[in-house]
Amino acid sequence: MAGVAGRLARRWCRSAVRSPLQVISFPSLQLHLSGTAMRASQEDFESAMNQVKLLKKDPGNEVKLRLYALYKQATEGPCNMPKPGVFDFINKAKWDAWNALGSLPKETARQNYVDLVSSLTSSSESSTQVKPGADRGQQEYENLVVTSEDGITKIMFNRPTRKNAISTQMYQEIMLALKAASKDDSTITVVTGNGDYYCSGNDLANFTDIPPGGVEEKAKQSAIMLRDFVGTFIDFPKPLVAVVNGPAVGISVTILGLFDAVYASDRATFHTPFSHLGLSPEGCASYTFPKIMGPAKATEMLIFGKKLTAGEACAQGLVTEVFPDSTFQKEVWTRLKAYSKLPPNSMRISKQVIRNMEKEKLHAVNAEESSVLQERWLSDECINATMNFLSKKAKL
Ligand SMILES: CCCCCCCCCCC/C=C/C(=O)SCCNC(=O)CCNC(=O)[C@H](O)C(C)(C)COP(=O)(O)OP(=O)(O)OC[C@H]1O[C@@H](n2cnc3c(N)ncnc32)[C@H](O)[C@@H]1OP(=O)(O)O
Repeated sequence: MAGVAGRLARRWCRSAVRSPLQVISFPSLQLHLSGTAMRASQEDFESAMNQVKLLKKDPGNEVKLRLYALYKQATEGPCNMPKPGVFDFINKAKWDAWNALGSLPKETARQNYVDLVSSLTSSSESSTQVKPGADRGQQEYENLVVTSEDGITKIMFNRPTRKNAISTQMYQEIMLALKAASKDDSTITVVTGNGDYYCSGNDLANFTDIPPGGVEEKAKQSAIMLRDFVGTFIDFPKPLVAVVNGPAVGISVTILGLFDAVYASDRATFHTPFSHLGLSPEGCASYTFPKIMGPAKATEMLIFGKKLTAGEACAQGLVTEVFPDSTFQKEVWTRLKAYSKLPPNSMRISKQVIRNMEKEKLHAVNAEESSVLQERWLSDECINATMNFLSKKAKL
């Protein structure tokens, strides 16, 4: 076993050295470490528990449940309580929140607890311990442009020269931008892309950024990052709309099943070539796609990698409406501005009612898909497909 792992690690290292896209990016590594790999100490954790008591503003039930769940996971591990009865509302909600964390490691739960408290204290200005980036201004994202106007926060992928491929740093930035949007005073959040593409999915150069712990450690960290990333979409509390301005690939397609509306230009296409890449679905698509379009159509996309036109995606329920590219921006933004004037609490609550039926299931699917992918990333099928792309031998 060690021999196989060593061989794979050596192959990854060789490909990293050869690759024209090799990125050993220190800023991205730092961000990654501060987000997931760097562990909060017991002291950080205890200090965070004290800061919670000093919060000036009630963070609301959703956040309190998340804090409860992370605290239990960090101190006791996976949920070990019998499921309360359906009429025991409060304990059932607490149990659901804890149970949804699945087998999240204790250290990660501790880190997430500390991060969550840090974001709460920085937003209520009750602490000087502001986490770098947690309260970042609009211009500070390297790979996103985030603007807020007319009650709409727009998060725009901004790596047009790489077709808006999502680098490790960009995953972190998207999570931060969504967390900020969930707390700002906008009523609707929109995700879109800059340039001719909506997004070309995971940046395949992410595979070359191997940390000292080796490829297995990288796969483990990436699975945690992926689960957190998708979890942010599952938990997003406001109406979330995708404005798909051009072709969409991979994870940018799968997470569409977690949006509340998807508007597409007739230039957009929808492509999840997981088998071609030796991968398997993520973003809860293994659950949402069969539900949205029926199992047979989902199989064509998720297993056979069939690329859909915008019209086909609309006919199958993945897209809400398609617009001619020439009038796309004008028509969509006019409509969104009208929607943004609807009562925000009502929209939030309606979303909560719809989403809460599914949340537990979605988190469980997300955990399972991420753990399957952790293995897939180490497979020969995936390694060969990625190396072929990076060495310019293959494209989709
Ligand atoms: C050890 C474990 C590590 C795991 C880390 C993973 C972390 C989470 C993973 C979550 C799971 C996600 C899965 C997916 O999203 S699968 C889909 C992945 N995407 C692709 O395979 C797309 C690859 N790109 C292409 O096939 C083509 O570029 C494309 C069809 C999109 C466009 O072709 P076109 O000819 O129009 O344009 P170019 O190819 O010339 O593109 C311009 C430049 O942009 C670069 N590019 C584009 N897409 C990507 C990408 N996804 N990753 C990296 N780079 C990309 C392309 O190489 C060009 O670069 P150059 O100008 O330098 O040639």
